[in-house]
Amino acid sequence: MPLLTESERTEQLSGLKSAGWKLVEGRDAIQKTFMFKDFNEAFGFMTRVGLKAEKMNHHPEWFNVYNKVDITLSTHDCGGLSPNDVKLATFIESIAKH
Ligand SMILES: C[C@H](O)[C@H](O)[C@H]1CNC2=NC(N)=NC(=O)C2=N1
Repeated sequence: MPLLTESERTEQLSGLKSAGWKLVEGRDAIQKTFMFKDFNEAFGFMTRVGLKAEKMNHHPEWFNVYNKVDITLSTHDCGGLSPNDVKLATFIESIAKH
C-alpha cells in the first residue's frame, strides 16, 4: 500500500479534517476521539470497526476507557498515511453517531 500523494492528501483528508480528524504531530497519522453514552455504545462501535478492520486487513491503533474511544490511523507497512487509512476513517465516520 503506497503513501498518499500530496494531491490525495489535499483532496481526501479535507473532509476528514472537517469531521474532526487531526494530523498527529511527529508522525504521518490521523487521530480522532469518539465519545459515547456509555461503555455498551462504545464497545458496539468498536465491534463494528473491528469487523471492518479484519475484512480490510487494516487495523486501528486505539485506546478505550469506558465511553471514550481514541483512534489513530496509519499504515505500518508504508510508515504513514495510505488510501486504507482514508477508507477506514470514512467507514468509521459513516457508523459513528454524531
Ligand atoms: C501482515 C498483515 O498483512 C499486516 O500486518 C497488516 C495488518 N494490519 C495493518 N494495519 C495497519 N494499520 N497497517 C498495516 O500496515 C497493517 N498491515
